[in-house]
Amino acid sequence: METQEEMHKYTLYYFPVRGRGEPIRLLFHLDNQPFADERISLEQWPSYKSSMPLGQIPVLEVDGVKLAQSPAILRFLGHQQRRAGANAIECAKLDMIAEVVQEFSNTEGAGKFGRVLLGMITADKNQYYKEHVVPDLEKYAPIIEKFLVENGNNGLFIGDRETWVDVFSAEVFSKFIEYGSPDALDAYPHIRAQIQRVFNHPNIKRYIASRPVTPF
Ligand SMILES: N[C@@H](CCC(=O)N[C@@H](CS)C(=O)NCC(=O)O)C(=O)O
Repeated sequence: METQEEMHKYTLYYFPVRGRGEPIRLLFHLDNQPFADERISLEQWPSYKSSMPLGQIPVLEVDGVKLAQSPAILRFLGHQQRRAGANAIECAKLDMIAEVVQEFSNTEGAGKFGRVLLGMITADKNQYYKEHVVPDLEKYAPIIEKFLVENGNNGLFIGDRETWVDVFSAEVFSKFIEYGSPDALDAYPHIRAQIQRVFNHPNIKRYIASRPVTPF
């Protein structure tokens, strides 16, 4: 993807889960962009923590520079891989949508569903989904659906090529169909189309087929 003079060495540090790291992994794989996928176990984490800019992961190390905050990492790679907007206004619109996806990821209900599934929060999965995830989905999914409708019927936020925000959104929302309820997004056909589009991309399919076990 990158030309010779801008070839970078990338290392992604994250836990061996999908969480906030998987959109970054997917974006690399979308363009067959080589990177080291460093999966840090909970036991190893304390020895890494103080070396990370914000004491948290995901962190992307680019030629020795460590970047934190998953949307900032995704945006950077979006530009590197020509998967950003075509001009400043398109980039700003994508940023706006990415902020919505990130806000959804940070909610008290849907944002913590992963911790319920991973056993870090003790709760009945189905009850938690109905009582705490569905209300957040009902708040945020219509906003995402509206942005997709505005761009037509191709399952993309802007233009006719997948951007970093399409990958981000598809990964975040797809997990509620996979782990919450198969009908989670039936009311949002354009989000479903976006998920289909991203996950049917041959490079993404190839990665998922060989992906190590990576829970929520
Ligand atoms: N806003 C950050 C949040 C990062 C974050 O919450 N990371 C968690 C895992 S998903 C973490 O590093 N937890 C371990 C710790 O805080 O020690 C992002 O989107 O990257």
